[in-house]
Amino acid sequence: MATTKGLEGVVATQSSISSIIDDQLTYVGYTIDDLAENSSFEEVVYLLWNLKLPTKSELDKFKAELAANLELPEAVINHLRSYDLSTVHPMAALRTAISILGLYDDEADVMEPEANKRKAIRIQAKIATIVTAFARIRKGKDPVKPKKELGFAANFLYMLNGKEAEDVEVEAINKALVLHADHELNASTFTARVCVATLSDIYSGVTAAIGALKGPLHGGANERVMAMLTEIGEEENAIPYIKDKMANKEKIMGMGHRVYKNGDPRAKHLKRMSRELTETSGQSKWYNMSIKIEDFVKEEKGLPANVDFYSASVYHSLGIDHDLFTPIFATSRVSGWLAHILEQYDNNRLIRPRAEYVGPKTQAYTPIEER
Ligand SMILES: CC(=O)SCCNC(=O)CCNC(=O)[C@H](O)C(C)(C)COP(=O)(O)OP(=O)(O)OC[C@H]1O[C@@H](n2cnc3c(N)ncnc32)[C@H](O)[C@@H]1OP(=O)(O)O
Ligand SMILES: O=C([O-])CC(=O)C(=O)O
Repeated sequence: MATTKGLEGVVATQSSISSIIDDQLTYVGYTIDDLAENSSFEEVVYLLWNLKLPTKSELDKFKAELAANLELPEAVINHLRSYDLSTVHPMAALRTAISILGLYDDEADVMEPEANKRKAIRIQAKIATIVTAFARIRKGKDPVKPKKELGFAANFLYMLNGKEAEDVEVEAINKALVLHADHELNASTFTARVCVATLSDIYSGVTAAIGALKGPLHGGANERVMAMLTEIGEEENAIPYIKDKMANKEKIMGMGHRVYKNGDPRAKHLKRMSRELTETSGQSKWYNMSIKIEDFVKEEKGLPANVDFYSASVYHSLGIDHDLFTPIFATSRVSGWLAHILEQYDNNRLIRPRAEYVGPKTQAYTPIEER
């Protein structure tokens, strides 16, 4: 049996949701560049779930449905209040809270396609409220009730900060959400598909996916990029710091990608946003430091910046806590997970690959007292 470490290059499913061909990312055939420049996040979620762009009235209805589902059951908020807030990482809180949310959904185990679509809307909406409610509760503040008239990105910032955000901030978060929404068969999406291919429920699929996204080799990298930049501190320390890391064979967070070898098409958008937002907030050093690192790692190792690299300085310049970076990724990527979960249910077969056994050959069993 031939094996491929990390399943590199293995085509494990067919999908109509997103594609990466020649370093170009498309959602249902629309380029990420067009979507990032023109779309609202809600429009992209509709596209991923329905495989077509919405008309104006379809989008208005969909936005209203999402807005109407933002509020959390009181029991879930009480659970968030019960964690040890000094130690719990928001991704762990989110993973647990989504699982708990399933306990309060009467349709959690109803497998009909229409019920699954209703659950998808509820999960997509409520994930934003879980992330922002947790962020406030741990600072001793009360969660903020969403405003139905605000769009998804604006509501996210409103629920996080307790006041309506400036247009430029809403546009930045909207664009970041669009850019992170789906990415073919990345590790968390694959996890979601494997989970629901057993015909387990949608909440289990999303909970499993959050667990996979949390890791530093995947979505957890964005928080670690900011930790690295903070440790570097000043622009002139950037290259010596990176040289040191490389000499110790340590990974540079936010660099490299399993599929993109010439550049991640999302990174240029985040790079531009990072330049603009760090400049207007008087924090250009984070951008300047980032470009130095990107150029150096590209030159020395041929590795491009990935989506997590510049998103770090973007979120930082918006004043967002560093450990909320990955939960924001999850707030967007849940749209992709849900699209893939619905697609998996629609044409399901159990996902069960094989392992090549490389352990000891058949051994004679020795009774415990003789070992
Ligand atoms: C949303 C996302 O998930 S995007 C990815 C986010 N993750 C990160 O930014 C973490 C840093 N990057 C990495 O760890 C990797 O590039 C991954 C996990 C993204 C891809 O991993 P793989 O495809 O398995 O590549 P792999 O780890 O085998 O790397 C190939 C070679 O490049 C090196 N390399 C890859 N990424 C990096 C990096 N960030 N820093 C230094 N060296 C690296 C490896 O050490 C390896 O070198 P070698 O052949 O001399 O041993
Ligand atoms: O596709 C991957 O392996 C990782 C990634 O960039 C993503 O999930 O957005």
